[in-house]
Amino acid sequence: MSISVDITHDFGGFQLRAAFEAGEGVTAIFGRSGSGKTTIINAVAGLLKPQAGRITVNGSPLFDSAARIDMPTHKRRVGYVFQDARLFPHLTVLQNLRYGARFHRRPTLPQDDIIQMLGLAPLLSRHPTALSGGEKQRVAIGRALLSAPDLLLMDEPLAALDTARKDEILPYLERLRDTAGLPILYVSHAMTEVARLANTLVLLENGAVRRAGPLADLLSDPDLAPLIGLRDTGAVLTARVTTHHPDGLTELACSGGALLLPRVQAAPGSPLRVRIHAHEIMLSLTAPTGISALNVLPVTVEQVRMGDGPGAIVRLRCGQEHLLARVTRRSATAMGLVPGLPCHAIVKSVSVAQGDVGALHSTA
Ligand SMILES: Nc1ncnc2c1ncn2[C@@H]1O[C@H](COP(=O)(O)OP(=O)(O)OP(=O)(O)O)[C@@H](O)[C@H]1O
Repeated sequence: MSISVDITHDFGGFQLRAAFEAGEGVTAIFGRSGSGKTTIINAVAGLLKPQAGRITVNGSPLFDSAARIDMPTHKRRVGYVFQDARLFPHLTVLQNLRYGARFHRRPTLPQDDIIQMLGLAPLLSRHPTALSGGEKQRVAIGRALLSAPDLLLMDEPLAALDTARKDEILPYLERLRDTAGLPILYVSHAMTEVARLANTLVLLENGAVRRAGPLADLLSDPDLAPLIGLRDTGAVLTARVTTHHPDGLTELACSGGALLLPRVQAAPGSPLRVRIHAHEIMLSLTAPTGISALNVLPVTVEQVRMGDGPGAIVRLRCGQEHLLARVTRRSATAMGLVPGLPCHAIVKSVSVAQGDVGALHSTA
């Protein structure tokens, strides 16, 4: 399954020029407020008719201005999950789920699998008033999946939830991403969610796609740091759990070395994705001793981006992957950081929060 979007639309003062491709898994559309994220997914859903362009799913057009094709919303096999769950209050969870299936042929996934994947079994006889915000969103996702969509659109589905509820629902979204075999267009301006969930990232700026590509590539590009936001800048590593130590630390193996993090709730052998903020990495030219930080990874400088202010972003090769470090220009100059220079990246265990560690599921 894949989706291709290439559209233009003018709203008086705002111009959208968006082109990107998305395969299975999560394609996150990320950008500041007003950058055009919702306009794109409304165009895919058929809620907005772009002035020109083409939107195809597996090569079949939902919209093609040149061929005068504009498939009505109800005929597009698209599931839409909004910021608020929009459940029917007079129906139970099971009835809400069945409503999703009412017009459609067999869902892509059987109802029981969807109930199990989203942990809905204990909720089926309840009404929406007896559900938490996170539970309601899980039901809304289940209802959308039962409509047998070719793709799923999610517009800030966690934005109305507090941090505890977000943490509760993210593992379900990870499982959906890895096992449902659907393209999911996921609108968000929260980089923590995007770094956890996305396979592909579309970075929007003022209605234009600034870059689109694999998440790890874009998050490790220093040139995109200003657009992502300096506090949110940081790369992701893939890792595997090796050992749970008795002192509460979990050891992970990355291609660049071992990482010790506060206890990660995943069995040995589990593959994970770990986001490390650029401002949490310290660089040293020599292997440091006598420091409290537990993680010292051998890295090689690949790129140094001097900012306009006092800061610099350094791209580092770490095994087969990349890290970003945010240092001062003064340090970058004093250390002589240039491409090719070997050094050490120092990462405090406690600087990686639980929400920065996500699961990867096998589809086998
Ligand atoms: N129906 C409309 N008429 C006129 N302008 C519109 C309309 N819908 C959206 N816009 C404008 O288009 C721009 C993009 O809006 P859009 O909702 O797609 O942004 P967004 O990235 O989803 O923002 P947010 O994160 O705040 O939801 C904004 O400047 C908005 O004011």
